[in-house]
Amino acid sequence: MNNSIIQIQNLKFNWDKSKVPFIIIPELEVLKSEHLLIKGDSGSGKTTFLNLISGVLPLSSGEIKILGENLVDVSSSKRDAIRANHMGVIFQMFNLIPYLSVIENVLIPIHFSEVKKNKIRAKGIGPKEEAIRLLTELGLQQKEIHEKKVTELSVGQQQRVAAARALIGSPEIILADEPTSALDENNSMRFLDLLLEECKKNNSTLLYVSHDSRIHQKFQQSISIHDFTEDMPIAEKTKKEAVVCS
Ligand SMILES: Nc1ncnc2c1ncn2[C@@H]1O[C@H](COP(=O)(O)OP(=O)(O)OP(=O)(O)O)[C@@H](O)[C@H]1O
Repeated sequence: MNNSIIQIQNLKFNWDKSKVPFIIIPELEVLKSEHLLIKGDSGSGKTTFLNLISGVLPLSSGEIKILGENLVDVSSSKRDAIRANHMGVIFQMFNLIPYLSVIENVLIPIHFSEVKKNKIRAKGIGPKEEAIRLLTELGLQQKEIHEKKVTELSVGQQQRVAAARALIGSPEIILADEPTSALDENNSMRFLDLLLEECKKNNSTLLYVSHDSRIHQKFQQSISIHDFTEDMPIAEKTKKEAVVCS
């Protein structure tokens, strides 16, 4: 059985196509259940890279295959469907809907994906039950919290809601963009451990952006996305290609 979830070949990207690409990934394969750490300085292109993987941004050069489907060959609506059915995203600023309750926020992806809805049905439970199960696993078990507006929660609680929303419907891929940047060290570590545990239970592949090099040992693979400066000689630029280490 092919365990490949993400395959990248010759990926190069710059917003301005006439300029030297700032993301260069010659080759990268991420397998089912694998956890990939994405490092790099601020502004180096980590969020841009996740947006290419999720199909929010179209590729200008190279290819990205998600579950065998080449994003270059498919329409933008098909890319949206791949994202809705097979991915869960935790954004840097969480992107929760402020006027909705905690449960309603967690259930949002279910409204956009029959695939996710069916995966929950296959467990013999309903979406709300699954949302409560996930919130409980992530440490938000108090019933009164579930009905609160997300704006009434602490940052750490909001982050757990964002994680539950990404995990609902057991997507094959979880993309997490520096989800702990607003948390202290202890809470960041606790959150990462909870997320890794949930991904393991679902056999989800995790792509996790972080500045924190101390968490390196928790991941099977890591890539560094480097910042390229305009005046750097070309030889330096090729040396600084994204480094893939196992
Ligand atoms: N929509 C856009 N149009 C043009 N340039 C953009 C756009 N979004 C980001 N950029 C530029 O692309 C580069 C990479 O940005 P990106 O947000 O991917 O970096 P990052 O590594 O995620 O940074 P941080 O760690 O600070 O979140 C930056 O130079 C940024 O200014």
